[in-house]
Amino acid sequence: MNYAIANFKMNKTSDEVDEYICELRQNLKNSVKTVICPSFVSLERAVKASFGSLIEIGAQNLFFEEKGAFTGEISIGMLESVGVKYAIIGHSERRHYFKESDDLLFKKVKAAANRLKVIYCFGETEEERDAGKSLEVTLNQLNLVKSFFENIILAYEPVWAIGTGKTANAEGSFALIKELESKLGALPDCLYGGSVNHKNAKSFIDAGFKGVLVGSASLDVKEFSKIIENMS
Ligand SMILES: O=C(CO)COP(=O)(O)O
Repeated sequence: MNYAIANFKMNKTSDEVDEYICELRQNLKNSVKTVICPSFVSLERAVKASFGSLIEIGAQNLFFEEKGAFTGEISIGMLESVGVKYAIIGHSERRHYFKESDDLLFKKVKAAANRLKVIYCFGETEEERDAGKSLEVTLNQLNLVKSFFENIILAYEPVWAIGTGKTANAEGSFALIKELESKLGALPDCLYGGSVNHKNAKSFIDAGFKGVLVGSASLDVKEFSKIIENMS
């Protein structure tokens, strides 16, 4: 089944997330797995608001330790305790703004892979693409988590396409996934992310991606509903 995953990033209050989920519940498709990833403070209410619907709730981040002196961090157990089922790990904004290293990402994926459905993000920057390094960079990013392939899903998010309106070419992007597969063997389900909207979502499914990870266009419930509609 294809996925439509909304990454709200640092947007929406808990009231706004509640309202959003109430409206989205009316517009779901059985054939599309729908996951909403609001901020940490909205997770518990989001789980309640989605109860009895096909919507599942994901976190945008987590920490690998179970408890202890890690001020400001959130553990997997805490996420499980409020009914969270998914977690995004390795988003380029975490890698870039918060300097998340390969070592840290490995620890996070290792800790979470058996407990939550991990959405592991990877993708090259514009500079890396222009230097012809897309394959090398993404291969390294995937090699890091290869031992967890059975328990995770992937999201290819070329960094230059995130929040820029510059969507990557669907066929070209999937050709990269095929190249990665020829090096690594079968890959887990792979989604596409980066300036997805209701007009281009279907092209990524048609190219072979198993769904979309949507930022800005997911913030408007009508637009996200159209994305789901157009994918199915
Ligand atoms: O980062 C993204 C999803 O995780 C994509 O963001 P945009 O859809 O805003 O480009």
